[in-house]
Amino acid sequence: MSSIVVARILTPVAHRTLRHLINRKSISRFHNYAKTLQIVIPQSNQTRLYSEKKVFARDKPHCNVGTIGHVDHGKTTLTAAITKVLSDQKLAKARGYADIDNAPEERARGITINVAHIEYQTESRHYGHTDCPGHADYIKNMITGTAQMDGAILVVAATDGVMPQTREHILLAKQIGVKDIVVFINKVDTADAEMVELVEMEIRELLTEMGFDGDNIPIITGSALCALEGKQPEIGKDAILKLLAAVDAHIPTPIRDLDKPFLLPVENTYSIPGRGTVVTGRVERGIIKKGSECEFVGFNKVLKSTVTGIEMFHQILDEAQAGDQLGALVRGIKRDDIKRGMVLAKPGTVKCYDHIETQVYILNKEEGGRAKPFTSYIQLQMFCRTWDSAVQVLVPDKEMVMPGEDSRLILRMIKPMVLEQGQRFTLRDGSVTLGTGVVTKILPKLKEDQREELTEGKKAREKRAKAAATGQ
Ligand SMILES: Nc1nc2c(ncn2[C@@H]2O[C@H](COP(=O)(O)OP(=O)(O)OP(=O)(O)O)[C@@H](O)[C@H]2O)c(=O)[nH]1
Ligand SMILES: [Mg+2]
Repeated sequence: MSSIVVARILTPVAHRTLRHLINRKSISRFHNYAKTLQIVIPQSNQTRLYSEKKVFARDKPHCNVGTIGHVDHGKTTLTAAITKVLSDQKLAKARGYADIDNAPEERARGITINVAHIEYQTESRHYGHTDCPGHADYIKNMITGTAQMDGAILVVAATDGVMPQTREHILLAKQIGVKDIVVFINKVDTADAEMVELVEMEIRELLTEMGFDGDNIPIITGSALCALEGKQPEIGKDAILKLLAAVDAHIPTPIRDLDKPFLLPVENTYSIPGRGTVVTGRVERGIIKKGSECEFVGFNKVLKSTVTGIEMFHQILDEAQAGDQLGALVRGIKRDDIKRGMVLAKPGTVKCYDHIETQVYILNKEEGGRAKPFTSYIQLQMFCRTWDSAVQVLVPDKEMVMPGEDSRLILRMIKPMVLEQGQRFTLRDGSVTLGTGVVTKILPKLKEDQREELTEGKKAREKRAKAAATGQ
């Protein structure tokens, strides 16, 4: 009473799935002869055979968005409400508030992506959504989180209006290259119409001041809580649908760098028992195919490997493309060999550098930057892709750099990292964001004495300068 199904090569994913199916008695056994997989299914179960993981269907354009805005203005509630409203149309799986908010950053389920990323669809597009925490301490997460957005949903509570982090998040979004914003004025269930109108004016003004098209950016008013709780549809569900329509229309589907050699900045690494090492991150460019040879580059290391499996939103893929947030299973590499901050790239396409020329905008105090100017040899922290590293700054053209100024800076890195011309980064000094810049030129590798100077610090440098001055 059994029939034989012939499939293709037995991959580790298929192997695990088949074992699982044997345990469930959905199939009786399987064989792998000469790269051909035969599955024996009891007749009674033939209609029940299914793959444990659905194959990801790329039938709509994909777009990455996320919620930004001040603490407690309702970003997480709105995220939950969007999934609730769309789940009623079978376009999303409803995610509860606690499910989104308590998602531990480092929890791995199978080979999958960071669980803070949420998936949903509208009629026209497929979305990946990042819910950014509004608290000031999370600026670092905000920097990496927003970097993954093609457009942002700015949430402002009608009860509070524009607050410090509303400003800060818009500014950061602008600096890291998020061009399109749609605004949701939330909590209109507890604010009167006049107040909502004032808040709208305030937001348009602020967006214009920050260099966005404040007059034309769509602003939707509503209540995420009402939508989540299924109350007052005119400010609840209907407002969410209006917001999604605005997101569909106003945030363009990005043009991806599909033709370039693939590159994925590593966000997290996991060791999955029985499977191997999995790295997660967003594909920055190119197409990664299952079976592709790859290299991990960063921290002055290059490690060769092969991508043996790809997953996105708990579904398996044969290939992933720029913009996809995925988990990749890699062969022959231990978890401890790879670190967040390395990049997974096509062999021979990227290199580590320790000496670059950059153009940086230094924020002034009102923009959340530093109050005082700085001079050469200041040590700062550079944040780029998923890594950060200490750098020594040289100011080549002037004595000092004033807050609010644009300046050419030479950066010497403590650790050589993957860098490219045109790459954007952020400079921070302790807890203050100093500014954002772009790499304009790769400079020759640091010489031995320059490297010594970099690690020796200020005292040694002063001693050397003194010695040189006295001719000793
Ligand atoms: N009255 C009312 N309350 C709301 C609405 N949306 C959210 N809230 C409440 O506002 C509070 C904060 O909401 P969250 O969604 O956690 O806010 P958040 O922006 O994610 O906050 P952080 O992640 O801490 O920055 C919660 O108590 C929500 O229930 C709304 O439309 N109306
Ligand atoms: Mg939240």
